[in-house]
Amino acid sequence: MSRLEIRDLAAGYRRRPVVSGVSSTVDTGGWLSIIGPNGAGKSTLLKAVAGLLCHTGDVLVDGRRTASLRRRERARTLAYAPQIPQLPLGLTVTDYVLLGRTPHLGPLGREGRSDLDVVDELLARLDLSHLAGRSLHTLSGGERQRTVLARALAQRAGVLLLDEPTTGLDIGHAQSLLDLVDDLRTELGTTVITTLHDLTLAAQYADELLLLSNGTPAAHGTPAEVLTPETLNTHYAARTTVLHTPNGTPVITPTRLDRPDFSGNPTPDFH
Ligand SMILES: Nc1ncnc2c1ncn2[C@@H]1O[C@H](COP(=O)(O)OP(=O)(O)OP(=O)(O)O)[C@@H](O)[C@H]1O
Repeated sequence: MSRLEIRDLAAGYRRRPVVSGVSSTVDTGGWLSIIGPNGAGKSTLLKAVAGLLCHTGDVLVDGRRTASLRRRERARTLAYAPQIPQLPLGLTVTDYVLLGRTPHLGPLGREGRSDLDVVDELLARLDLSHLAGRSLHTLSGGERQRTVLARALAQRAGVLLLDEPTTGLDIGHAQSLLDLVDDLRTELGTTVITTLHDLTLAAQYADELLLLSNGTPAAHGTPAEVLTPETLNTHYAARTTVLHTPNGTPVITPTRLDRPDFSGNPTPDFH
């Protein structure tokens, strides 16, 4: 069970408030996606929920304040993958992903067969098996991104916090990753919070969206409730058309301004 509750959370940097007034509950196995324009405070909110940033308000998992958890217990409760990770160069992909198993290791700190099995399975699911022995600094951007996510998933925490997990991934790898996260919530009851810029993907995978605008919640609800052309225009200054798949999921398409139609007009004289 991993029911996540955020109560009146506020956070910022050097006394400059960036995010405030955020309250939300994500049930066990639920998926909340935080959306909003650049600089709205999405990463700041996720870092605060992960306990990596000073904040006011509370974050509770199954009724327990995460701030009161010991480090190891916290790592079993919350796994966080940052948008821009600092990688310890020199490690291989396998060794790096194995670091995600640290909170589960016994007193001698040695990984066992079950830890290696978890890692092998994740490498296979994220199309990384052929890179298992490669040094991190030789990976492409998308390979590195998938490796960082594999480490977070290896933690097998009850709550997964993923900051822009599809950044730099092609459409197929992005889909495999989100499918894998979706499977974890079905199989293990993992509770998921992601930030996502791709609103169509956010609508396809998340149960609920929280739209942040200037650091405060501007809309909160199902994808169909939040993703309207009016809301996107107000908060993103974007021109969009919202289509729907046969099952009613919104598909967001940017709409280009009309261009003058020169067909039939006399050729302009540039001389
Ligand atoms: N370490 C920091 N120190 C000071 N200000 C910061 C720091 N990190 C972020 N900020 C500021 O906080 C605000 C929110 O940033 P944040 O990264 O949370 O936004 P975001 O919604 O995730 O943006 P993006 O979509 O561009 O990734 C921005 O104005 C940003 O400049």
